[in-house]
Amino acid sequence: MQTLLNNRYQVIDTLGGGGFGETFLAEDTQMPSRRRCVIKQLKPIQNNPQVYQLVQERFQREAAILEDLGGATDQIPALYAYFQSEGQFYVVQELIQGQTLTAKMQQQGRFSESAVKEILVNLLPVLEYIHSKRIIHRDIKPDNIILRDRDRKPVLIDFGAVRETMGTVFNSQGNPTSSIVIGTPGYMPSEQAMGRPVFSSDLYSLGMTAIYLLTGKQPQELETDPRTGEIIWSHYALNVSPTLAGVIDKAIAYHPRDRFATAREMLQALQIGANTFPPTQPYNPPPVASTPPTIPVSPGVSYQQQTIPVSPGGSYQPTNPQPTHNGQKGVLIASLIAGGLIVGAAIIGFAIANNKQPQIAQSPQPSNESATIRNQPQETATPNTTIPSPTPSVQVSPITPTSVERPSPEQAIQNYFAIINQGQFPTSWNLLAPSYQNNRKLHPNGYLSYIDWWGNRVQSVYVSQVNLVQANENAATLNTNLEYTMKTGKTVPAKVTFLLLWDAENSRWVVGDTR
Ligand SMILES: Nc1ncnc2c1ncn2[C@@H]1O[C@H](COP(=O)(O)OP(=O)(O)OP(=O)(O)O)[C@@H](O)[C@H]1O
Repeated sequence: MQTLLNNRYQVIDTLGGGGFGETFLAEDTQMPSRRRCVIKQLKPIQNNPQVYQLVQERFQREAAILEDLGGATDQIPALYAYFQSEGQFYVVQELIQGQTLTAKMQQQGRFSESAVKEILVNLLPVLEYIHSKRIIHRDIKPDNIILRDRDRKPVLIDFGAVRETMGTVFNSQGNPTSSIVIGTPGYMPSEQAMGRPVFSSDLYSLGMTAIYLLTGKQPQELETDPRTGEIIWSHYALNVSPTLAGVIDKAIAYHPRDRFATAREMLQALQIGANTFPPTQPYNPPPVASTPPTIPVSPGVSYQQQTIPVSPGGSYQPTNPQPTHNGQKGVLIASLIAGGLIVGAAIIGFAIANNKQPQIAQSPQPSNESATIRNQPQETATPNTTIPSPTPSVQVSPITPTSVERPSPEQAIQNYFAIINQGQFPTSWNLLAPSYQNNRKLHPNGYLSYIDWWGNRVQSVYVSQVNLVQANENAATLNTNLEYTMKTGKTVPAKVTFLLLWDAENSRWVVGDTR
């Protein structure tokens, strides 16, 4: 390859490429040793002269951060230079000689408990340091950790911050209006997918990375308890000590408040032992026979975990959240992709749960995520309007109520998708309100359209987030984040708002509408 970048860096090879540009292996022709380096090319998504200046300023600030970080610890590549050329931005970094954890796994198979512990113990101080600088890495995963040849130390590459700058959309006044979320599905927690990463989002990603190392399973291959959202993994790693399993479980807790508050806390828990911290979930290897229905979230094939922009998000500095218009405009790349699918996919019905959920909540359950959602336009029909009486023509639901208590609307959503994932399409179809079944836009051929989507196109669907927006005794509105795994192997995120109607006759929630 003959390319000479910035009149100085001789490109030797292309190492990879993602949505924001390519990564090259290059030689520095202006160093006596012709030192080898890695050059990351970054392309802003809004490529017009008005925003160029703004992106440029942010790029310079981000480069300064990378310089700072890389200079403080040798477990982050040193920044050698940064430059702009032909409207694109480049950072020149230290080449780390070694193997990514993904490559190592492919070569040697699963890691031992002690090897995983060593990686965690060596990485957590690095995370503690970057968090002390108020920076969240946001893309910790096996591909972004290199085990350095010279000392076997893990090195953290590929900070999400700079890529987020490239994914920021500015309005005509030059204010950032939204930004693509950086992260990798499966490795990033739900609050990050909603554009609200916190420091413990990195701990979650590190926990998921540890699970991959111990089990050899990518997150999408693991099952989730639909009642608790808990990821079920430890039966794939039976020799793991309760201490390490407990630390990991706490790191990957669904809600940030249940995780370790800091990297240091997690490190201490690892070093001292499980008894010194209150585990979020007591560590119990999951029972095999009596587990609740689980949602298969993967077709079980191996595929690359790619960093993808999944939704608009805020600043990478948690103290400086972005304006909350992020669901409304901007790049919304994934949302647009998903939007096309929603038309086909918004065919949703709900089963009553055989569960002990409390009475339906009378008011929204606020959370960081739902705060974001509340800033989005509320187009949902007022639940007090006339509600069609949902009496499905055929009763085939195998899930019959055994309790007089109502299932929560959130639980009903999870259960519905569990049924879909089990391939019980007649059942799920009969959990739609008749008016919704008869929606010819969504189901031009009725049930045939329904099974064409769920049976022929979608492999599985994973509910990563359910937020109750409003509810009364007749209806509930919920915002959900879904992730479709298509038969093609692609994963596609989508945000869907549901109107559930209470079917008093059959004591269950059914779907009245989706958007
Ligand atoms: N500083 C570095 N030293 C050594 N190898 C690196 C360095 N930075 C990146 N690489 C390697 O270069 C390859 C491409 O990196 P890149 O970050 O572009 O990954 P990608 O998977 O192509 O993109 P993305 O992570 O953005 O989806 C990866 O194999 C990565 O391990």
